[in-house]
Amino acid sequence: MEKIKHEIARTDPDVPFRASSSHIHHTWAKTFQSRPELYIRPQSLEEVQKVVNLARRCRRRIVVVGSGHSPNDLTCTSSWMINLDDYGKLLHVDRQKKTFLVEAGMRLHDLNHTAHQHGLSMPNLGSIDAQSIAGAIATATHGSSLKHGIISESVLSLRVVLSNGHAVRCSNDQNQDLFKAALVSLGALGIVTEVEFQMVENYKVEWEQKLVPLDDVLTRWNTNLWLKEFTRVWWMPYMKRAIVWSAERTEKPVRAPDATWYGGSVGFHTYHNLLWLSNYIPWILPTVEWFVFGMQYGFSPGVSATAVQDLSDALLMNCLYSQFVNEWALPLHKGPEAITRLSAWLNGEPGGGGIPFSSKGLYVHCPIEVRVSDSTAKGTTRPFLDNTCSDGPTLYLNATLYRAYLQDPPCKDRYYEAFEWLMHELGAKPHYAKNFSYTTAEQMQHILGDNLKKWAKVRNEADPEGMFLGAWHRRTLGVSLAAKGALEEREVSRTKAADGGQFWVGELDSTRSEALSFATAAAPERGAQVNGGSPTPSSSAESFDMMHGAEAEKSTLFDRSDDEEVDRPRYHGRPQDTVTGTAVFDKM
Ligand SMILES: Cc1cc2nc3c(=O)[nH]c(=O)nc-3n(C[C@H](O)[C@H](O)[C@H](O)COP(=O)(O)OP(=O)(O)OC[C@H]3O[C@@H](n4cnc5c(N)ncnc54)[C@H](O)[C@@H]3O)c2cc1C
Ligand SMILES: O=C1O[C@H](CO)C(O)=C1O
Repeated sequence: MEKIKHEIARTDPDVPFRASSSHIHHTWAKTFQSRPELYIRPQSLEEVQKVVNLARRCRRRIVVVGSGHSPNDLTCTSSWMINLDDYGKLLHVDRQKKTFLVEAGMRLHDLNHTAHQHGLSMPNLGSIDAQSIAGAIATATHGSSLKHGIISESVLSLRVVLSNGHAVRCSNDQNQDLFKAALVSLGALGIVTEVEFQMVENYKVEWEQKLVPLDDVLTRWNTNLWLKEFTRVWWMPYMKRAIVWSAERTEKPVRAPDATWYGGSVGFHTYHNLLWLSNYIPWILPTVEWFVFGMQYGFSPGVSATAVQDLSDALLMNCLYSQFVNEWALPLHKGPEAITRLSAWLNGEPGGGGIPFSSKGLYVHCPIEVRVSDSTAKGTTRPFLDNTCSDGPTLYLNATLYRAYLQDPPCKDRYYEAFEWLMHELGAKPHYAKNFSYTTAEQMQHILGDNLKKWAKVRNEADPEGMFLGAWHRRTLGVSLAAKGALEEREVSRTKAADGGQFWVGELDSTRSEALSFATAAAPERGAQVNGGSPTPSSSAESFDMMHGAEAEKSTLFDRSDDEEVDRPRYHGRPQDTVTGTAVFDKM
């Protein structure tokens, strides 16, 4: 810590360094926790650059965290964690071109809310709008529509702070390779600080949800199932039924949806308790599926709900409890085969869908999400790590498993091993943010092919020391990354956290001899508060709540009133880069 304080003292005191050492990070689903040495919340580009320059001098890895909605260990670190929640303002609107330039910490909810004030909207969304814009694009987040690809397809340009501290703009016309690498970056390229996004005129959709036999989904698969602008399917594996939710543009007046069963407190808690019970008596799950989804969507086939809403409200869904999600993208035309085989396996039918694992005594949760996208529809720039099909529409299959009261369900390992086996067999690619774990780096290299090499080349040039690399990247993408840089973080241990998730500890070669506080920090005690709470630092972790620079005298770090705003330049229109690019990217 002394070295860090020493380095900070050498920096420009007019640029604050807002850091705390008492933060415990956990994913939204509480699947993973980690204790960053420093948790830093910058409020300006200069502050972001200061963090990067300090990390380089102090030999630290940096992880950027958005809203922590990725349920795997992608955002875990024992080194420095930076969060842009205080760097999320609207910078510029071009009403004619319908474009928004925003700071990258802006949440999708705020982006849509602000856009509505200008009569605009994001063109597409996934099931939630809690993500930061930079986090959503970093993992190839998607919705469900054959008229749209992944969320990144609407990104027109980005500004990225690289490991040398330079802020570089990239787009299809400027530093194109950097742009293609940054569009789905997995946080491993640098810190995305600004996003220019193509919006559309805000519009309403009329939606309906219909309970149908699974056979109906399979029969209509290649004809009219996906015709409406937005369609998603929630498959109930034991009932062999599905809910088909579909939405189309309308001029009709807003008509709010009726309340739903598990949207209310009785249904919500009943379902939660039934899921918890099924951890001990798994064979009740088919009955739970019948009962819960009957209460939610009706027991007999037919339309169970309709409404007219703004697009950005209509697409959201209630994701209920802590959960594991394992989602894969495969060619749309393989859908009927995938669903038929998985259905046969889950229901213990003869041949088991040709999946070479036993499903005896195994019961899983509902629904399995069935969604689509088409990144070829608009002909926009494809990120190197775009996991959707390059020659036609994509199907996503998402095997959700709830963690009732934060307890892992007993079926997880066998289910996910079999599911991932089938996904590999069908040529699928994983959703990077999710909980896939039976897939090796060699398989990933095969799956992603040359595009992974192209991405890795740009990444390795932009960050030769591995300032933005962690164990998830090495484990998942392996040797395609350069030889291990001094700042790359490796995993040291995972232990059971107080709330049932995993407490992740990492270490850097560059700091081994420093005997850092974070390397030995213990998992928080049961009951310790996380995320905004004040956990007691472990005895080995020196407390470090500091604000360097203009606000050094203030004792409360994140509790600032408006009149304490840092005096920094306000952007009007498109700002100029503080430092315009590095030679390597300007030449590309
Ligand atoms: C309830 C729920 C529903 C979901 N629904 C969907 C869905 O419908 N469709 C779908 O595709 N996914 C879905 N997801 C997954 C979610 O969209 C992704 O995990 C997304 O990446 C989360 O965004 P975030 O802001 O929380 O980012 P985080 O999870 O915090 O971070 C994700 C990645 O982005 C990087 N990152 C974040 N900010 C920056 C930055 N400024 N610069 C560089 N890198 C950055 C991080 O380092 C990390 O690698 C869902 C997740 C949950 C929990
Ligand atoms: O990751 C995801 O979680 C929800 C399901 O609960 C969803 O749609 C995802 O995608």
